[in-house]
Amino acid sequence: MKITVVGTGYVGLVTGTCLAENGNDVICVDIDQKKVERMKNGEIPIYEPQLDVLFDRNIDAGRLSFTTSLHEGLDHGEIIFLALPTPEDEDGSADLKYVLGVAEDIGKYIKDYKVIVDKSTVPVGTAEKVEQTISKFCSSEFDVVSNPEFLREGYAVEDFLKPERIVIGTSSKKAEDLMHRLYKPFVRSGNPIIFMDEKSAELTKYASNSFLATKITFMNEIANYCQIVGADVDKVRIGMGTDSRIGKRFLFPGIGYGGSCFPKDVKALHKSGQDVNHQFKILDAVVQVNEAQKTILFPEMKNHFMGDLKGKKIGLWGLSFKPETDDIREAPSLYMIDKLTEAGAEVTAFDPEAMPNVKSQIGDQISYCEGMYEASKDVDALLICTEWSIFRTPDFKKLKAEMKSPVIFDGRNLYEIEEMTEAGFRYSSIGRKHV
Ligand SMILES: NC(=O)C1=CN([C@@H]2O[C@H](COP(=O)(O)OP(=O)(O)OC[C@H]3O[C@@H](n4cnc5c(N)ncnc54)[C@H](O)[C@@H]3O)[C@@H](O)[C@H]2O)C=CC1
Ligand SMILES: O=C(O)[C@H]1O[C@H](OP(=O)(O)OP(=O)(O)OC[C@H]2O[C@@H](n3ccc(=O)[nH]c3=O)[C@H](O)[C@@H]2O)[C@H](O)[C@@H](O)[C@@H]1O
Repeated sequence: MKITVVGTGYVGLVTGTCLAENGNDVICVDIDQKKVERMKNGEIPIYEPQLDVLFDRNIDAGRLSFTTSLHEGLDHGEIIFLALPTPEDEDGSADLKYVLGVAEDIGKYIKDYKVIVDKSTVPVGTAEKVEQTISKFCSSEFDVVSNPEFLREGYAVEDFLKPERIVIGTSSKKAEDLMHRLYKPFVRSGNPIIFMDEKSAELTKYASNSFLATKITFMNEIANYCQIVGADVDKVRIGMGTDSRIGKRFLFPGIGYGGSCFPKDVKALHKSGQDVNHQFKILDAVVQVNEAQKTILFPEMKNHFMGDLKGKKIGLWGLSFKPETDDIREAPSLYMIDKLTEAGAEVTAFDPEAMPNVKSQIGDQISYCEGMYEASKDVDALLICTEWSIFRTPDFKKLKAEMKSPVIFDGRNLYEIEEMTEAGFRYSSIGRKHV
């Protein structure tokens, strides 16, 4: 099938590449000229495991191409995916200017039947708004479909090629048939394509992200309570997670959720509720608890240094908001960096993928190291913000010998407490009993 993807960020690039991998003829449109030039030269603009291989293969096969021209894109595809940003507006709502701006251009340009597919995360009622916007300018036949994306960064290719479910919101039989034809090959495993109305599809996405953010936040509160009463959150997590009604996943406590979506989506759903006089009290609490969680280790670090971090050298392992991505949007590491440097500490950091992004955002506020041991050399304490695999099994002897003092603050509960005590570290983590 002929497909156009407008917006070549994370979601657009994965969508375009994976649809091409499945034999479709895909054009990706982006207004960022530099990015399009890079992609035309075969350079992939994001780090995402496996995506580079598919990206190269499909460009070489002539199934995946790039342009800055929306008109070229609209001429090409019978299905037009919108994978545009929906950032947080000042009042917490999702800013729809990109989606509705492109809808207006589509309305002015299309001449024959197109299915416009909203893949961005958008509030309930957006499909209707997109339809009205296009209709204002257009006399040609078209349908608008809501098709929220559930991929996780770091596992995006697997999530797209073998989805647990695909949600399609549409009231048009013609669009439903086309979407079914497009996605059928991706659900060979027997997982469902779930058809519903547009509003329910839009809400399914916000409800899913907000539920997951709530699940994590609940565990963070349990962890903080464990710390006070001397229970061990890891034991509690396993005890809870083995109940299949609760499930093992997304119960890991830490220094808060981050990323490009949970923070903004929770706030957007909360605001959408407020707009119709429905108070999502639970989401209000989730936002507040998560904000506090991002810096929960700071007071402990300060205490350790008797209230004075000035001149202390702190090693930092992990900058991305989670492992297997170079994405630093709303990363807890950035909140900790601000706190530490404000208090006069010097931070030496290492991350396998995210350092260029951090450098372009905060410059020389911290020092960047070639490897993990360089970042922990001669430091007064080590802070762990992201659970990259390479941080899970360090050479503790080497680490201890090279640090100025063997003190670790672990925001991701990577190590066994007994092992750390035996190895001679003063070790602090989230919601576990420390001896
Ligand atoms: N990042 C993720 O893991 C996921 C994101 N989403 C949702 O998908 C949507 C897109 O997210 P990302 O891909 O992360 O965004 P992004 O910010 O990484 O990329 C958006 C792209 O759109 C381009 N763009 C902006 N205006 C344009 C225009 N008028 N014409 C053409 N291109 C334009 C930008 O240059 C950029 O390349 C958001 O609504 C997000 O909430 C949903 C699931 C997962
Ligand atoms: O809408 C989106 O953008 C996507 O948001 C999340 O995906 P993502 O942000 O890539 O990352 P997750 O793996 O969900 O992690 C989000 C945050 O929660 C944290 N987390 C996750 C799980 C956990 O048990 N504990 C925990 O603190 C992670 O460290 C990370 O900061 C959802 O998992 C995807 O389904 C969704 O499509």
